[in-house]
Amino acid sequence: MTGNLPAAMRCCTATFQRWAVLSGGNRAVSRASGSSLACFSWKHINIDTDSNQSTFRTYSTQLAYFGKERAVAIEAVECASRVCQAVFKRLVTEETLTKKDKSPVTVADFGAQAVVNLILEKHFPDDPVVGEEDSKDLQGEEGRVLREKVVDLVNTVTEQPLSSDEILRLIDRGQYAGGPKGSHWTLDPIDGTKGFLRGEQFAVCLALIVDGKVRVGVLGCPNLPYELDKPDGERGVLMVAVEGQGAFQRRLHGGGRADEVPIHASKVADTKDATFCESVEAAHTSHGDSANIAKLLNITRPSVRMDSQCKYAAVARGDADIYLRLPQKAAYEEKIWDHAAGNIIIHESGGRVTDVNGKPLDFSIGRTLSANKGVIAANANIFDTVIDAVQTTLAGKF
Ligand SMILES: Nc1ncnc2c1ncn2[C@@H]1O[C@H](COP(=O)(O)OS(=O)(=O)O)[C@@H](OP(=O)(O)O)[C@H]1O
Ligand SMILES: [Mg+2]
Ligand SMILES: [Mg+2]
Ligand SMILES: [Mg+2]
Repeated sequence: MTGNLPAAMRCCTATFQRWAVLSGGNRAVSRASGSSLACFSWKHINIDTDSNQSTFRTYSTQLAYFGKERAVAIEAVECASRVCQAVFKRLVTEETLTKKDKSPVTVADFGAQAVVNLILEKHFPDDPVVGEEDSKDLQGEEGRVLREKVVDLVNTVTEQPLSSDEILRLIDRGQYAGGPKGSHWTLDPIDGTKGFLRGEQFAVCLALIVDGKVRVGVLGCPNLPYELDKPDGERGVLMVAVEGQGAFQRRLHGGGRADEVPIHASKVADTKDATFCESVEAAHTSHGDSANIAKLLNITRPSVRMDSQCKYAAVARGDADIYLRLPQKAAYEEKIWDHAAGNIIIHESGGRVTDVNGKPLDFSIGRTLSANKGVIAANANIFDTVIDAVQTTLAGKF
């Protein structure tokens, strides 16, 4: 859970007033204070960083590794979550649902990507973004109706109105190719689009990748119950993890850093006591293969089907013990934005994640996880047993 960081880096104080030492080329070193962006004053200080991009430095015991990135990512995810929630309230109606009209989620997708990219650009102008969406469907006369809706939506949350060209440019900041060197963000403005439309689980997902590894991950889960055993109680969870610092949950739009509590994957040691979760959509995971794996593992509880990276959130806080994402088609390449934030949150909660062959997910290749097939996440106690059952069931198919 604490990764390979020096001990001094693991003992960050609970207060949020610390030095952020950033790796990755010419990233600046900044000082963050406060608990929401509105009360931050960023002071850029030139510190001679090593040319070796993966070198971390300790300046004091108040050091926070990726402190500014963490705060900005939370701010961006909260803001985008508000945009999505506003769209749901305003545009998702009985009528759109019965007509299977996907336009509300499309408006929210573009709006959320523009808002996150606006905030990232303000604080990290040199960081590229690998985002799911692009502005193609918003261009020209054909895209006019949708474009106007997106522009109206985005301008409800900006300080000053932005032009439609500016908003399209912000959306297209997500076109970066990714790769093994330097820093980039990856964004899924709404993961679980179908869950969003049903009023069920969806997530705003943002992660920072430096030198091919996920270092910071934030999941905004507006419809996730804050406590598992109170499904009809308070909803809205934000999960955050930074490499080597553990994983935390707090209320989405809640009390800030003071509200954070550490989360841990479950300790279930016998798979017969395990609960697993998987996609609702049969096209995204093989429900037949997962039923066979469950039999091999003596799992008798029904699977929990849930959209989006909320499945990672469920395993990270011990609501479920296993997440199975089993390829339906060998040709499908998982996208980095569908897994980056969830991946670090699982690792930092003490769980493990690999593909179906037990290989770590490789975020260094580009926009997709082209070296991997499927995803398996589980608590560390049962992980190897789960992978054995997956391998037996899939019999080398992938
Ligand atoms: N064939 C196939 N196999 C695997 N995954 C696929 C496939 N097709 C699409 N996708 C991606 O699945 C993302 C949603 O995954 P979920 O686990 O939330 O699925 S589901 O919503 O329960 O159906 C979904 O993300 P969003 O588009 O952000 O919702 C897609 O990127
Ligand atoms: Mg997605
Ligand atoms: Mg999406
Ligand atoms: Mg999509």
